Amino acid sequence: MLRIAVPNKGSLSGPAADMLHEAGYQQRRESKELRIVDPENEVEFFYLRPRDIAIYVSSGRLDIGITGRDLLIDSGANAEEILPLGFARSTFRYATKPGTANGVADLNGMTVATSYEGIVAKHLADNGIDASVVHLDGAVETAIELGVAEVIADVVETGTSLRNAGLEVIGEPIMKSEAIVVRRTGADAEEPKVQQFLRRLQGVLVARTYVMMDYDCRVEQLEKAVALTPGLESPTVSPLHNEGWVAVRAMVPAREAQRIMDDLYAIGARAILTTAIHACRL
Ligand SMILES: Nc1ncnc2c1ncn2[C@@H]1O[C@H](COP(=O)(O)OP(=O)(O)OP(=O)(O)O)[C@@H](O)[C@H]1O
Ligand SMILES: O=P(O)(O)OC[C@H]1O[C@H](OP(=O)(O)OP(=O)(O)O)[C@H](O)[C@@H]1O
Ligand SMILES: [Mg+2]
Repeated sequence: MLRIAVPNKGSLSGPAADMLHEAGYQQRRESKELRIVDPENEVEFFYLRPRDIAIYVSSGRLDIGITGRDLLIDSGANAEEILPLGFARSTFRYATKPGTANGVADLNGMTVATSYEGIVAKHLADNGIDASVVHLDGAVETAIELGVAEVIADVVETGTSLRNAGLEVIGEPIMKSEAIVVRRTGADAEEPKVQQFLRRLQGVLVARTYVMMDYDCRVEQLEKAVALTPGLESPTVSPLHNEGWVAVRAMVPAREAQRIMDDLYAIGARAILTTAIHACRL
């Protein structure tokens, strides 16, 4: 049975459960459940604090986990990223009251409040900055107002929390994060159960980002048309009953679908349809 760690709370937990559900796995029915078994898929899910997941996985007791890249790096755990999942995207940045500092180089002698001490201490050291780091559990934006620090380092998505606290980012992002799948560093990459789990999640990612496009076009336009819709491997081309016409079918990125439909129409393609992909294995 594959043992998988899943976030039990916070920004990662809802989207992670949605993705696992879309991949065909049973998920818990109520948020107090700490562990469920999905016997049909031979998987056991453990609902753990996102911050602890890399540590459990590095211990070898759990095979894989879903966590944030920033949390993995902050933990310093002996675990590695094996698949980015495209949700909970954020940056990790320094912020201060306007006029306090312009970049990392100005942080010498200051105090930085953060929930991600591991990332911040390393970043300061790598930049040769001598600053102290104070650990707070959350809501770090308030730390400056309350005099605990001059600078914060925190997760920034829309920037709303910073704006509400009257803060502005300084310097370049320390890192970019998103939800990821992790496993113990050096664990057997070919383990069939792990590979099957990853293929299912990849199928969800593809189904979320691609649509199926079908259209008819004249044989003379086929080369131009397939250049617009090259598909993942190669488009399927079938003859139509009307001579001189073919039907084409290919996967296209969902966010480009409307532009591709316009371009296909312009070169004479007709009956252009897109349909959602619900699941796939590439
Ligand atoms: N607003 C956000 N947008 C995108 N990702 C976020 C956001 N806030 C936190 N994250 C990501 O969620 C993960 C942190 O999860 P965690 O549950 O510890 O904190 P949280 O989502 O802030 O929840 P809580 O504040 O309830 O502890 C990190 O990978 C972080 O990058
Ligand atoms: O840029 P934004 O879109 O505002 O998102 C970033 C904020 O979201 C998270 O906070 P959360 O609400 O989880 O509270 P926390 O600080 O207590 O973790 C994060 O810690 C930032 O504060
Ligand atoms: Mg938070």
